[in-house]
Parts: sequence; structure tokens; C-alpha cells
Amino acid sequence: MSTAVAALVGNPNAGKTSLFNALTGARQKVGNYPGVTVERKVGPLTLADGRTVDIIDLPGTYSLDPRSPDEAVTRDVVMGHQAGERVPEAIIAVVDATNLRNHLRFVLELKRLGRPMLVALNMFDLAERDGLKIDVEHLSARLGVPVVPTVAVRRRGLDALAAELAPLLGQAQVVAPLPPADIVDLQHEARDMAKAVTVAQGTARRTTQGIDRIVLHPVAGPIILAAILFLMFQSVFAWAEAPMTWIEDGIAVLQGWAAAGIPEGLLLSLINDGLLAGVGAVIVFLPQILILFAFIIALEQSGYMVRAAFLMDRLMSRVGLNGRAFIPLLSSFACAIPGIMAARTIDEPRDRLTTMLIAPLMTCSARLPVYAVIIAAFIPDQAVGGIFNLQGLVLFGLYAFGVLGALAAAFVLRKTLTKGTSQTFLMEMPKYQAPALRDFTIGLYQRAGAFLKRAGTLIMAITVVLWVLVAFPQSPEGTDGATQIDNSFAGRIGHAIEPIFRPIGFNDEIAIALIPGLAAREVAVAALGTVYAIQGDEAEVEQSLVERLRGAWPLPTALAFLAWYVFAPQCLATLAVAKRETNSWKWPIFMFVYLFAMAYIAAGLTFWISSALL
Ligand SMILES: Nc1nc2c(ncn2[C@@H]2O[C@H](COP(=O)(O)OP(=O)(O)OP(=O)(O)O)[C@@H](O)[C@H]2O)c(=O)[nH]1
Ligand SMILES: [Mg+2]
Repeated sequence: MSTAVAALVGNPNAGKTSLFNALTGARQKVGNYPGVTVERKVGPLTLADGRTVDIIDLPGTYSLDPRSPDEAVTRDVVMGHQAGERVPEAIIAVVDATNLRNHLRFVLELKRLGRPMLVALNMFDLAERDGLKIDVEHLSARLGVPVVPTVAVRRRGLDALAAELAPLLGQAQVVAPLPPADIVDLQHEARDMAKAVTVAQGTARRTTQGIDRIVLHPVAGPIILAAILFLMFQSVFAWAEAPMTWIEDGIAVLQGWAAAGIPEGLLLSLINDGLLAGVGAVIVFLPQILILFAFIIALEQSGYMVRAAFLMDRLMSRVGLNGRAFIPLLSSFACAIPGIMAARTIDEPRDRLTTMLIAPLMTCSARLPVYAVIIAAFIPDQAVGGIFNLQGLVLFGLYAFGVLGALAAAFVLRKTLTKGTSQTFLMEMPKYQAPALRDFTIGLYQRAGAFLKRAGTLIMAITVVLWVLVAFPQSPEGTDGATQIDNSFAGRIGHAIEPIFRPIGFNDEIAIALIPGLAAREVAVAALGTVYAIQGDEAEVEQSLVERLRGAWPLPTALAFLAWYVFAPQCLATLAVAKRETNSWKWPIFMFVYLFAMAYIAAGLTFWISSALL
């Protein structure tokens, strides 16, 4: 007999994924805003009697009548429309105990399917904390299905849930499905039921409303948002300094050991100039990336994210973007790939396409190493106006530049290719919560893991290939590093494409770095690390990439390089996801071309203007 299947279904932000993680030991992403989960995920749960059941986590939806692609997934799985997919034997309806009247409506709709079902009355801790009392037995009697109070984040009620689930599996469906009911009728029924089972009202709403009066205030709101974002970018520089020095020193120590233990020659060059200089140049940025993520995760978990989306909606609608695009776009600060996937929560196809097309303009974390290295080399580390640091300001400026570019691109796209009406911003405001420590740590840990894994696999592999291209063919004994690079394979490729980039101030070394940078943006830094390590003569071995760049590039070139990377289209993985999500090559190709054009123009303008001024 095949394993039974049970599906977690419910309104967005009810805690389905938290429950899924708790039941199956998975580590799927949770967040305090609607629309975190956009794909179905499966994991096994072992019941007390030894049977296993496959639990499916689904995107949250308000009804079985889907509006957006992620919600359609839920409908298809629940209704068994998904090809090759088993129909779930049981439905675990997850509801937020503090929001019964809204969440019960969907439960009533699900119940009409006549399938075995139970209700997880989740967030029971919040109900208790706020003095909200629910008569669980009464609720169960009225619904005619088992109701189990749960606290997904503290793993409370899981055994009881599994115990109620067990008898539902393998149960023949006896209840005939009822035809879909009128939505307004269901709404009334849900409201009456919520009223009847609520013994005492809680205070949760009041706290949330109190905070919202401040953070959504027309004047104070945007100021608070700007301050938070600003603090985020300042911290990326200020707090990361010490740990970055440790990593740099650690790499220098390794290079010293290698130099002492391995005889001068190709092997030593591969290790020191290739692996350590290349991969090391990227790994150094781990602290900055973690700080950035700590902020993003905290914003997601606290419930502030949706408020930020609300505040940005006015600005975004002016360029024709849906306020819902804010969350996909903010996730793109981490990486455009989850950002583009998160666009599935946008129901209007043209809104969705616009959001996907501009997502790569949000500065992803892979660009952080590129920015950071150039900023460290060329922007003085000095205080501005007493509290700000010039380097942090420039970083903030680059992020802002990317956002402005995205808004401009959206504006043009909405007037041309993705013309059409836009929907108004409608999004449920989640209640505020302190981030759950476990989710926070797991989130950070996963980010660090993903970054290091990339550094240890993809980036390392490309670095080795690049080292080969730079170290071969070998120039005769005694030639200097610069000549070696000139004559190498990479040097020749660099020369060949350099004419394209010369007008915007790029040199051969940059041209060489741009190609491997296609695979992953941070590889450009690794590539520069390797190129300059080989080029450097004996006296410069100890120099970091930052010091070498400072000696090698004029300021306008450095600024042009920064401007290039604000728009740089170079990330094959993003293009591949855009292909998958739009189901055609047309849009990823368009994306590449328009981003390339923007990058070229921005870098060119920066180079010409700064050359004229300096
Ligand atoms: N206090 C408390 N918080 C919870 C509980 N369950 C989930 N949360 C929090 O509620 C938020 C939403 O949780 P998710 O598991 O992402 O919700 P979801 O239903 O999967 O949401 P979507 O995927 O967007 O539909 C997160 O911030 C969780 O930490 C709970 O039982 N108690
Ligand atoms: Mg989820």
C-alpha cells in the first residue's frame, strides 16, 4: 500500500509551513507575511502506530477559487487536479486562532468537499497571551471535525494532531460533497460560529493597531522605513569590519603556509593565486551578507514587511507597479531567484511579468562583494555629518540607484510591453511578533551555508578554470606578471572583447572578469583576485585585492564598474528561472538585453562624467 497523503491547507500566514516543519523536521522558509510559500512541498510524518504519512505544505489561499498562480497550486492539489499526484486522504485545515472569523470561512468551504478533515487551531499561544478564550470542544462540535490547539513554533499540540490524523487516513469517504456555497453565506456562517465559540475577546488587535498608528502614519511611517533601511546599510559596513579582518588574516596565514611548504611553481600558484586569492576574495564577505540577512529576516518575521509594502504602494503605483510586488522585490535583495518565484503571488499576469523583469535590478547579495571591494578600495572611510560613514552612504546610494532603475524600468515597461490595468493593493496585515529564535537562526544558517557552498563549488570551479586560462600558456622564465597575463588565453580573450568595454572605461582585467562573472556575479571579484595575484610581482604578494585595485584603477573606472554592477545582467541562474516562470525564452532574452543596455549606459555616463569632473 502506498503511503497516505495529508495536505496542510489554510489562509496565508496561518502557520502551515511552521507546522509542516515541526511535523516533518523540514526547514522550509516561514515568514510573518502572506505569500511566503509559493510551491508545494512534501515531507514524511511517522504516526504513533508506526505508519508514515506524507504531509504536503501548500501556498496559503483564501478560497478554492484561485486568483494567483500559487493559489492555483493549492486548489489543484486539494481537488486532485494535479496530474500524477495522489489526492490527499485527509485535509489538515490550519487556522489562526486569533483570527477565527476570517479563517473559518475557508474551513467551511473545505468542509463541503466531504473529505476527512481536521482543524489545527494554530497560534494558540498568542490567543492565550492576549486573553482570547476559545471553546475548542464547541468549535469541534459545530464544525463536525476534530479541532486540535497547536503552537507550531513551540511544537505544542503536535502529538494530539497526529493522533487525530491517524484515524482519518484509510477511512473511506462516506460524506457526499456539497456544491460550492455562496461566499457571502459562508462569511456569515463563519462569523456566527466564531462569535459562538469565543468565550472572551483578546487584546491582540489593539496592540497591533497601536503600533500601526505610528508606523503607517503618513509622515512618521516613511521616515521610520527610511531609517530602518539606512541603518541596515550602515551596519553592513560598520559591524562587519572586525570579522572580515579575521577572515582576511586567516587567508593570508594559509597563503603563508602554502608558500613555506610548497616549492615555487605552478602548484603553489594554483593554490595561492587561484584558490586562496580567488575564493578567499569572495568568502571575506560572509559577515556582511549575514548582517544584511539578519535585517531582512527580522523584517520578514516581525510583520513589518507588509507595512513597508503598504507604505511603498503609493510610490510603486505611480510607476504602474502593484504594491504586492514589494515583497518579491525586497526578497530580491537576497537573490533574484526567490524574488522572481515570489512573484507568483501576484494575480494580474502583466503585473507579475513586470515584477519579474525588474527583480534583477534589486541589488542581490552576490553583488555585495563586488560593491564592497570597490568601495573599500576607492571610497575613503570617513565620517559624514557626525553619524554617517561615507562608505555606508555610497553603498546605500548604490542600492537606491538600483531601486530607482527598477522603478524607471517598470514605468517604461508598463507604458509599452506590459501595458494594462493594475490592481489595487490588497494585503492582509499580519500581527506583529518577535522573530522566533529558531526560525531566525535557521534562516541565517541556511544563508551562510548556501553562500559557503557556492564559494566551495561553483565559484571554486570557475576560479580554477580562470586560473588555468590566466596561467597558460606560460611565458618564459623571468617575464613579469603583467606580460604573463597579456599572453595568456584569458588575456587574449580580454583583448578581444575589451574594445566593447573601452568606451566605458573598463580595462583588460575587467573584461576578463566579466565573462566568468556571468555564471555568478561574485565570481567577478574572485576573478579580479586571481588576475591581480598572478600579475603582482614578488613584493606585492602580501597585498590584498583592495590594495592592488587602488594602485591599478583610476577612480572613474572604479565608479563606472560600480555603476555597471547596479544593472549588470550577468547571472545565468536568474535568466534560467525567468525562463521557467514565464515559460518562454523571449522574456529572459529581453531581460538580458535591456539590462545590458542599462548597465552599459550607466557605466558609460558615470565614466565620462567623472572623468570630466576629476
Ligand atoms: N506565536 C506563534 N507564531 C506562529 C505560530 N505558527 C506560526 N507562527 C508564525 O507565524 C508566521 C507565519 O508562519 P508560516 O508558517 O510562514 O505561515 P504559512 O501559513 O506557511 O504562510 P504562507 O506560506 O504565506 O501561506 C511566522 O512568523 C511564524 O513564525 C504559532 O503557533 N505561534
Ligand atoms: Mg507557508
